Amino acid sequence: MFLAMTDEVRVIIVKLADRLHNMRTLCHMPPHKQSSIAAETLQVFAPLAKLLGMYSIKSELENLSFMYVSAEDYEKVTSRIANLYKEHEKELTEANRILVKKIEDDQFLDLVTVNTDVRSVCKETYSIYKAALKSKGSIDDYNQIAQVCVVHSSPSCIKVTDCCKAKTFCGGRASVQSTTGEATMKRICYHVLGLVHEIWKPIPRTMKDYIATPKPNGYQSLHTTVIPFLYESMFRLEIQIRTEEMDLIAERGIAVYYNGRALSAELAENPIPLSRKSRGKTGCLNNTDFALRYDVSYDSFFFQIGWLNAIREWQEEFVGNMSSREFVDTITRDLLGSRVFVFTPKGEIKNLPKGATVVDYAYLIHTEIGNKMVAAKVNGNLVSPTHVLENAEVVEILTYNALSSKSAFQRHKQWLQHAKTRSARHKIMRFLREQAAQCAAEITQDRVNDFVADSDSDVEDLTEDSRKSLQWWEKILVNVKQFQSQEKSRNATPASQNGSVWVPKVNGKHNKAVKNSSLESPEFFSPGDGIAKIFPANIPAYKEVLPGLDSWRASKIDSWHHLEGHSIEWLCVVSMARKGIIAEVTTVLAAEGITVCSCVVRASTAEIDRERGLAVMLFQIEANTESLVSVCAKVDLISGVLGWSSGCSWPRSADNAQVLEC
Ligand SMILES: Nc1nc2c(ncn2[C@@H]2O[C@H](COP(=O)(O)OP(=O)(O)O)[C@@H](OP(=O)(O)OP(=O)(O)O)[C@H]2O)c(=O)[nH]1
Repeated sequence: MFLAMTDEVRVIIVKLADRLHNMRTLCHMPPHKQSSIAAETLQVFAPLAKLLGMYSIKSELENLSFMYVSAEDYEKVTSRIANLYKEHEKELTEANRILVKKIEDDQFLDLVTVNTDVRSVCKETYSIYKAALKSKGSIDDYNQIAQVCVVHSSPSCIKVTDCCKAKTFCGGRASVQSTTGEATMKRICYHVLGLVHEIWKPIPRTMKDYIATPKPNGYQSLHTTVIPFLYESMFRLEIQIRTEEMDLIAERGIAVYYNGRALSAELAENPIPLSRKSRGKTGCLNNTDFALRYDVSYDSFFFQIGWLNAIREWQEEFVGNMSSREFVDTITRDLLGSRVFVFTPKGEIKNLPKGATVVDYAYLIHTEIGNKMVAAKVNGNLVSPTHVLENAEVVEILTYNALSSKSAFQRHKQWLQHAKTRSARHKIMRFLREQAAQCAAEITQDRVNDFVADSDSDVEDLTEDSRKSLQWWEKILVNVKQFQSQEKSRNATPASQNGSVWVPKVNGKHNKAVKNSSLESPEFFSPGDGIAKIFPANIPAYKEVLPGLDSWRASKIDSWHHLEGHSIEWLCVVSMARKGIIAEVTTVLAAEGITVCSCVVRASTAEIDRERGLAVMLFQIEANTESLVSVCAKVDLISGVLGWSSGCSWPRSADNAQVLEC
């Protein structure tokens, strides 16, 4: 059913109608069937109707299912509602009268000649039961059962049914007319809200504006909750204000857009081209085509398309990889469970299952965004990728193209446990598998140790420590030389002596600069500016946003040489410029027992990189190989760190004034 509905939404409307009929006649089934069908209805069909905005069907399905699934609770709730209604009937009628009078007396409403219908309704049985469960109190303590719905219509405004027809057949012209009407009608809603608040004070934080921010199912309305007779009783009243058009959508949801007869007649005349995913079926309606072709500009329709596309994407990615059970679980939990709504930086609304983190969000936006994510901002502040999303947060994902596979692997391995949606976890798992394969060719700690163990260089004039690090770096250099000459002679994929393919990497990344620079080039070993580049940190984006990084680093190292007069080990970390990041990096260094002798920080802020703001931390350190390797792996995992490089340099006074960088 889920797969079919991405090609044709009307499948689901028919299915829901069919289920509603089954539920209405469920009393004819044996008791064991009654409870299993009712449970399935509560788990799948009612949430689906809610998702599609078909609230009248959703409420009836829920109430009927509730009756079969939990007859005792159903009895309790209905009798509590009856008692409360008796108790508060007079207050409800009086509140209704006061509101109607206020609306009738209002000059502005009189001027715009709107018809206003004020109706009191009782909240749905199952909704009250859920609310009581959520508040963890007993149903006997629950007393918010009444809603007042203020719906206004303008005789001059095109009604929604006409409007849909007009849009279906006439396209743009009708749409322009209705949009003008819609804007005025929306303003009237806000005006009525003002009137309500003039009479009664709203309870703080109960005001909701689903007109400015419609629900994903297209629901639009203004909500406020008040206590009309505060000094006499604590009777709470929820007031909903909307236009007639919004009211129709509130009741029927997506079904409003599917005028069966109109559509099939239109389809027969002008068959819509099949969608890419329709797999050879004929007569399928592609939702996007529909929206574009008929200029259906309703926000809700696009919302619906959003999640239909999500199912479609899952279908493409996961059918075949997931068992049917997993697929159904994914849909029922990720799609039909409680949701949070967040904004993209461009103001688009995205909705995710409650409890979702920024990792889930990144993968929802696009798989590549998730794979390249290095940090995230919520409401403009950098947050940890484990941040759990809250309603109305603005979420921005910061990506970085030049992450090493090793670094990406480590980050995503950590993030896996913070991805709450099955779809994000699935994508991360796949990414990890790819990265693990690529990581296999990187310089590992063992390789570095091998170089040290095999070292036979003899440097007399250096201290013991300096000699060790010099040996270490020289070994890497020798290895690179070998690689370079092998590459030269072969001009093909390099191989190590034992025949296995080995491509040196910088920060776990294949380094184009190694390929392009020649070891014999004159500047390579000449002291020059005191720099001999072996592995330039070839991360182009640094160069774009942090121009002169190399010379800045060289000059800092040079100044340390002036002070110290001996070889220097350094670690350079490039990161997003965020509060607290230096503390986090130095904590990691301290935890590994690495001594920081000096530290300089350079931040690129507004003038260089208005969007992101980068920081570079250069540490003069004292570290042994093991702890340096370990610290680099940990630094990689710090939120906002984009990469690191480390090296050893010895002063100009030594014959070969050099910096070796890895
Ligand atoms: N037609 C329609 N009405 C909506 C929709 N969302 C909310 N409502 C109405 O608004 C009421 C309050 O919803 P909210 O203001 O979002 O408050 P909440 O956080 O308590 O859910 C709902 O009552 P409730 O008792 O919470 O109902 P329910 O959400 O349990 O069904 C329901 O009557 C929607 O998408 N379509």
